[in-house]
Amino acid sequence: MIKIDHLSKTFKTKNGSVEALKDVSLEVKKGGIFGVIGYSGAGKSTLIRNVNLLEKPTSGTVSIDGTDITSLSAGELLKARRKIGMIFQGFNLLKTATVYDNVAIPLKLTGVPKKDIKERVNRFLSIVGLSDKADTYPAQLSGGQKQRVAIARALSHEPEVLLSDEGTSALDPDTTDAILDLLLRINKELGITILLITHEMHVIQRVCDSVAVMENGEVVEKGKTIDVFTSPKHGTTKKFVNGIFNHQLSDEMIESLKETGKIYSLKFTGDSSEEPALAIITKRFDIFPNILSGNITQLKEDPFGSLLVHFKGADNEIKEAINYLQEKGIQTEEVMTYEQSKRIS
Ligand SMILES: Nc1ncnc2c1ncn2[C@@H]1O[C@H](COP(=O)(O)OP(=O)(O)OP(=O)(O)O)[C@@H](O)[C@H]1O
Repeated sequence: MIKIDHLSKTFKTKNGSVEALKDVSLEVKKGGIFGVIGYSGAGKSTLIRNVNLLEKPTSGTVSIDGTDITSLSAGELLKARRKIGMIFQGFNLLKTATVYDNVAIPLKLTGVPKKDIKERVNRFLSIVGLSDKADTYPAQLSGGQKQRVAIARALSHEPEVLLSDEGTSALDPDTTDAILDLLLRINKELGITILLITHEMHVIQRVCDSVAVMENGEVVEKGKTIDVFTSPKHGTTKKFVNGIFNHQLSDEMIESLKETGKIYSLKFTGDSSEEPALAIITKRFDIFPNILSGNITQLKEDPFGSLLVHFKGADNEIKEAINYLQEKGIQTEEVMTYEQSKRIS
């Protein structure tokens, strides 16, 4: 539905050129929620600004529903842009206009008939839960409410795609979750495809089906969220995932535990998280598992758990127990050093 193909963007500055995007290719499925995560300066904002052509790519194409929007004339592009709604970190509301007018004015400007404007504004303010705030001014609203107005404004053009440029970054954690739940509902009920950029793993974890990790203008890893979370390959991805699970053990502790057994990181997803696997291996094998640290969380709808476990027992018994866990779909990795325990997620 959104196809980003070999997209590059180079800025010419006084001090030379900056390659903000280097050959980025991504595909966002129709009806999906795709997240792009990266640290500051990775190129996320440049990517999203090039997707809706607020900036012109240096090379590469962006197609929406099969139409290459990078090759459209100015007039055609104006029309195509209506398929794309956008929300921003700073909300970008008109301060001197009421909530109603913030949604209505862009509709007037794009020539929507008067009789339709009222219906659309009321419909979308109701969807975002702000019908009672129609006559209020932005200054009288909380951050979360401001973003709801911005979402209603973006939806009022009945777009097929919603782009979010750090849409929850200015909000506190509870408000972030409420806005993310609203995005999930919009995606499900209106079938709108969402491409969002964020620097927060929590956002990816809560709503995205797929994720791409960016660094220095490049996509360094991409895939289904569950796959990227359970088997992160690139160092940057590991750092992001590790932020969710913190399993640090000191070198002394590791050395002392190694004297009586082995330490393993175990990762459970989907069905494998529902089996009492540790209880079963305790009965079947002559070992004593001791959970050193653990965390179970949710990846959109899938449970995802990560445990650090010390297995006390003879090497061959531990080996067989680990084989059993692997057969049950649990990912295992032996932890030998403090550095490794830090990296393991
Ligand atoms: N208009 C511009 N002119 C020159 N360089 C730019 C311009 N916009 C972005 N850059 C550079 O491109 C690189 C990527 O910036 P970008 O804002 O896309 O990153 P980001 O991942 O969105 O970071 P942040 O999370 O801090 O917003 C940076 O090195 C930035 O300095």
